[in-house]
Amino acid sequence: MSSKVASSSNVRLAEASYGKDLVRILRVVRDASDRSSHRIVEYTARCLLSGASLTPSYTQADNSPVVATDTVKNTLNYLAKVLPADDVLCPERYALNVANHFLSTYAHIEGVEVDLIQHKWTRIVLDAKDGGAHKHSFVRDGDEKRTVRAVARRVGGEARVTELAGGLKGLLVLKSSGSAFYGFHRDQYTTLKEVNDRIFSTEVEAIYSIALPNKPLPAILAAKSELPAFCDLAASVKAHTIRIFALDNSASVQATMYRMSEAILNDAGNGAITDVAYALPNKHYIPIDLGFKGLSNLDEKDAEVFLPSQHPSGLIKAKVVRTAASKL
Ligand SMILES: O=c1[nH]c(=O)c2[nH]c(=O)[nH]c2[nH]1
Repeated sequence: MSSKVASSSNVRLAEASYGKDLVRILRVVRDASDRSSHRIVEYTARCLLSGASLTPSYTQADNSPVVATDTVKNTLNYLAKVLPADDVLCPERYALNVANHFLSTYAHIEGVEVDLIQHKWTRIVLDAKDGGAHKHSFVRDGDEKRTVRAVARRVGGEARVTELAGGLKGLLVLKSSGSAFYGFHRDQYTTLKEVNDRIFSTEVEAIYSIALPNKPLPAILAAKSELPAFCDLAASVKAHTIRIFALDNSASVQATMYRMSEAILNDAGNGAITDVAYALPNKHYIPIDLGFKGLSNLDEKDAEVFLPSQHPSGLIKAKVVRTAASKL
């Protein structure tokens, strides 16, 4: 098919990928021995495809190689239905299976990027007199989300995972003491006062790279017992993040985030994590001037009423890796 828009020969396609975004999926897994006993997982998924054979769809309006984005969406739903429970309930495993499906089904697809956001559902636990853990009732007990990014490419005829990262986002934390910020650079533009005791609040975003066995993707998925315990890694990253946030006598967001990363990478159970990157907004809480009533609220020792002033916020980012000598 020829395009109605004239094409010019002095440009070329430099990069391209396409697929479906914001695909919403809830999977219910019914226990084989008790069909009323459920586990659930909810994802928002993005799946993008790429490959040199798709170039004519951009440059010559030739749709023949295009696996429709609607087909991509159908496939995400289909795999959520037919994959074994442990491959759907675990976002890393679901993402790797999705990537493997596209590379093994379509010879002309060379790259697959899968990004998942897992929404929080926690089983409702009732009083013992009401039966304790409920079989199929869940609560959204927090805004935090687990994230996964898996990228796989055909390399030398084999499907290889080129990137696998787990993550955590939307975890809101606040400490009302145990955080200072002083000794910073001062010049003619500086108005910030040094402070020994301030509120520290942030919405944690953490992303960590996960090492996989050095094998083609189908072989990785076939040897399930060799896969890292992805859920344990996610739980450990969250636990270290919260623990260091609470315990660290924070000199700055920078120093605290480094200690969080250190704790994660030094944990012997986290050998599969090769790096950790945090992006932490510093959500400022500003003491309010109550001098109009003769009340002291501005000095850090007296400050009790604060304005949650989240715009603008600081934004501190860092990525931490193990030194070569310290590989676990
Ligand atoms: O922990 C902090 N790091 C900074 O770099 C910074 N800058 C600032 O104004 N307040 C803070 N707090």
